[in-house]
Amino acid sequence: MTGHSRGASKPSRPSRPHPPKRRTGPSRPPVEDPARLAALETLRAVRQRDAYANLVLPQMLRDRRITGRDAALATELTYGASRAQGLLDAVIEACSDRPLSEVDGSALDALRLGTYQLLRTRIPSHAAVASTVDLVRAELGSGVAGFVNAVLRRVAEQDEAAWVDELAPDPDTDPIGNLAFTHAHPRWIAQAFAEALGSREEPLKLALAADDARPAVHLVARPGEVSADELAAITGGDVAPYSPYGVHLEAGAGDPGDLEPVRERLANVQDEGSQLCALALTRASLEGGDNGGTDDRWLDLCAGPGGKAALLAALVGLEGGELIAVEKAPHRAELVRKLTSGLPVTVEVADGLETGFVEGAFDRVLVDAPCTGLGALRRRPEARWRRQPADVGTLTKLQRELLTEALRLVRPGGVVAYVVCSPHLSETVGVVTDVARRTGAEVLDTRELFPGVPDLGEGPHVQLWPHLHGTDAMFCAVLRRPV
Ligand SMILES: C[S@@+](CC[C@H](N)C(=O)[O-])C[C@H]1O[C@@H](n2cnc3c(N)ncnc32)[C@H](O)[C@@H]1O
Repeated sequence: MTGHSRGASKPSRPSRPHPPKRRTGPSRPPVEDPARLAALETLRAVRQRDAYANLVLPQMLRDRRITGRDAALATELTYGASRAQGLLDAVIEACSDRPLSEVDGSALDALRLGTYQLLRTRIPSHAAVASTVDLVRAELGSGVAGFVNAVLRRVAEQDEAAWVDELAPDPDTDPIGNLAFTHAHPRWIAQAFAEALGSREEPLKLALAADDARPAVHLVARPGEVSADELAAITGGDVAPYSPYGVHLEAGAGDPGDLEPVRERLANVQDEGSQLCALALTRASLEGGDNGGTDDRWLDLCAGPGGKAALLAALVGLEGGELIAVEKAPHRAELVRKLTSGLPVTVEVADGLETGFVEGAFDRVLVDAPCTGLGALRRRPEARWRRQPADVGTLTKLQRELLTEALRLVRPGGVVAYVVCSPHLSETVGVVTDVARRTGAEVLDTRELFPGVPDLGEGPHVQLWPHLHGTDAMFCAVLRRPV
């Protein structure tokens, strides 16, 4: 982590794990509250250098040996404040004597941390205010601490419901804006969810609420190595409802990377929805073709960091086949190599649009395309406030090109699964409909490839949802190249 001190005269924080020397005066580092300090510094890294909270915080906790209840508190405060940022900012602005744009960035981080504790945790108000003000005083001095204290005291005058009542758009004239505010989502994202859900209010409310909650960790057992039952027994989790390889752990159950089966590569962390989409590709029936009806060469065209590649490779390996995993970004290709070690995989660093593979070389192709990630916002705390509507257009162009190329690389009678972690209609139905029309590919009834999964709508595509399936909002369409 970079240093956090703004004033040149302030001493730097002693590095852990050595016990800090006691100091007095306003610049005494608040090391007696390591959880909140870690949360504050992570929020700062997210704001200042576009860092990812779920990468920065676990590393910081490890480096500082913060464990147990402190680690759980730091995680809850960091991820919670990141998710709820828009709602928190509206309340902070209502309680401040100046617009947010004029509030010092570090003070704003602290205000978000304090406001989150006041509105969305059971931490007593006086403790939420005092602990935040102590951190600010130690880092930024008494002047800023006074301002933060005054704002937080005003925030504490009402609970979350009362603030929402006061500040949210009128539900009669702007129901989507009201729900977006209430569940801390940018309006354009709530609008995209509403369109994907058929513009009905109740499902939208449920979807936004589920997206705003702390998600369970999902594991996938490596086929051929360990069963879901065994993995559940080892980890203390529950067998997943739909994926034959899935296990659910309780939300906030610590760092899953520390679990022995994950360290020993018997299991990976993977949302159950991702498992189901990868499995859908393997379940579609193939038709004969130039390759004489083979089924042993599979391609993952956008493989990094490798979750689906690992599952596909384990499955094709059981049948004696192999997976080619293509990834454009070298560092992400390296992650694929690590995650698939010991499996029949060849990793190629290449642009999926220019792989050099001959037409029709593969039996099954996965296009897990780069997307807005609007379907996994619950797992990426700050993402909802970072994404912009303009991202959609750039991505859909690339998505169409990658799906078109996948349909060229698959053999006649072979299948392509188009998957995105987004319910945005432009990235989902829009892309598939357009490419199917231009290429003549057949869109299969993908619901049949999700056996036992309820609430899959009218098809032929599959859209999963956190509030219906407990998964990320993954989209999957399986297409077959005509013979
Ligand atoms: C949604 S992620 C894939 C997730 C992966 N399938 C998994 O399950 O772990 C999309 C990936 O596509 C990669 N990518 C982006 N543009 C690409 C391109 N033109 N060709 C190949 N890969 C690309 C990104 O770097 C990113 O790693």
